[in-house]
Amino acid sequence: MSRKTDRLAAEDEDSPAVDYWDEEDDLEAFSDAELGCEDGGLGFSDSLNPEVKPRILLMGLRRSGKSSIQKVVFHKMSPSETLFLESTNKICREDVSSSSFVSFQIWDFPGQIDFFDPTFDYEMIFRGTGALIFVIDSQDDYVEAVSRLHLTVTRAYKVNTNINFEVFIHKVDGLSDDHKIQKQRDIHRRANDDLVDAGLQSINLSFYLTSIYDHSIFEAFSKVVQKLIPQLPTLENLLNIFISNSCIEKAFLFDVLSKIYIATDSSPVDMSTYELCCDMIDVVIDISCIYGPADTGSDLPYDKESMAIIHLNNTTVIYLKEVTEFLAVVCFLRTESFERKGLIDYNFHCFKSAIQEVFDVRLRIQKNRKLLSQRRWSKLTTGSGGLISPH
Ligand SMILES: Nc1nc2c(ncn2[C@@H]2O[C@H](COP(=O)(O)OP(=O)(O)OP(=O)(O)O)[C@@H](O)[C@H]2O)c(=O)[nH]1
Repeated sequence: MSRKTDRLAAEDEDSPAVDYWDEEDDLEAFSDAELGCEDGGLGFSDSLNPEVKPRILLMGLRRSGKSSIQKVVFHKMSPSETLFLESTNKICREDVSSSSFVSFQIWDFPGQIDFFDPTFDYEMIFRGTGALIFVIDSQDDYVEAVSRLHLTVTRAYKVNTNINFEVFIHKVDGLSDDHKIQKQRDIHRRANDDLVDAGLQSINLSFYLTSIYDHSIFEAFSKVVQKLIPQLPTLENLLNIFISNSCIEKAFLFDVLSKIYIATDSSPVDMSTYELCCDMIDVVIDISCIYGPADTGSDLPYDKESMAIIHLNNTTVIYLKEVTEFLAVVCFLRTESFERKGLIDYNFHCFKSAIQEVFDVRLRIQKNRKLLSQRRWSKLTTGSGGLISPH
C-alpha cells in the first residue's frame, strides 16, 4: 500500500541552502567530503533567527540503526526495506517541519566518523543542538557503545548543558521482555557509573527501548520531540480541559505524517492505546490515498473534512478529527459518552480555536524576533563600515 512520503522529499529538493549570515564560518568546520549531503546548506547558531530550528543529532556506532530510524519515522520506509540501506558516509541533515510545533533538523552521523578529530568543530555542532539521540544496538556487544556514549555525552555537555541526552537501546525486537529489562538496567548502570566516576552525575540520560518493527520507535521519538516544544504545558492543559468537559478518557494531539504525538492529556500513556491511534491514522491516510479525490493539490490526503470514528468491540470509541493542516486529535471514549457527540464537537471547536491562538502567538513572536534580528544585523553591518548588506 503506497504511503505519502513526498512532502519531506520535496522539501529536501526545494528548500535552498538557508542563508544564515554566519554560515561561511561554520561551514569551515567540515571538510568538503563530509558536506556532501543532498540538501546541502547548513545553518547554525543564530539565536535571534527564528528560522534556525532545534537540532536533533542521531549518533551511535556503525550499523546501530540510526538511518533506519530516520527513514522509518520520517520517510514511511517499511522496516524490512532498511535491510538494504547503505552505510552512511556523510553527515546527512534533514529539515522536518510539518507544523509550527513540529519543526526541527535531524542530523544523521555516520557511525565510523571520528567527530573528535581536530578538523571537526564539535563545539559548533553541539552549540545549536536540542537533543542528542545515542543509538545502542542491543543485539550486539554494547561495551564499546557505552564508552562511546560517555565520550559523546561528556564532550557535548561541556559545550552545551541544555542538550537533552536520549539513549535508544535499539533493535529490542529480538529480545524477550526479561532480557530487554535486564539489558536496559545494565546499560543504565554502566552509563551512570561512568558519569559518576567523571563527577558528572548532574547529566541526565533518558533511556528508551526501541525497535523499528513496532511502535516503540515512534513513541520514543514523540517523547524526544515533545521536550523540544516550548508550548507543551499549554497544549497538555488544553487537552486536559477538552477531555474533562467532554467525558473523553484519553486524547492525543498527533502530527499525522510522522505519527509523532506532540502532546497528550496528563493521564498515563498506555502503549496499546498509542498503537491503536497509529493504526487509525494509517487507516485514514491509506484509505484517503486510495479512494480519495485524485488531485487535491496537497501531498497529504488530509484536510478540514478529515475525520474518522471507529467503534471497538469493547465499548470503546476512537474518534479522530482534523485540527490543523498536519495535526489531528485522536480521542478514546466510552460508547455511552459518544452519545453526546454534539457536546464533544462543540468542545472540540473551542479546543481547535485555542490551538490556533497558540499558533498565532508563536508566529507573532517569530515575526518580532525576525525584525529584531534584521535590525541588529543592519546595525552590525553599518557599524563595521557597511561591508555587506543582506538586502
Ligand atoms: N532487528 C532490527 N534491525 C534493525 C533495527 N533498526 C535497524 N536495523 C537493521 O540494522 C542494520 C543497520 O541499520 P542502519 O540504519 O544502516 O545503521 P546505521 O547506524 O545508520 O549505520 P551506519 O550508517 O553505518 O552508521 C540494517 O540492516 C537495519 O535493517 C531494529 O529495530 N531491529
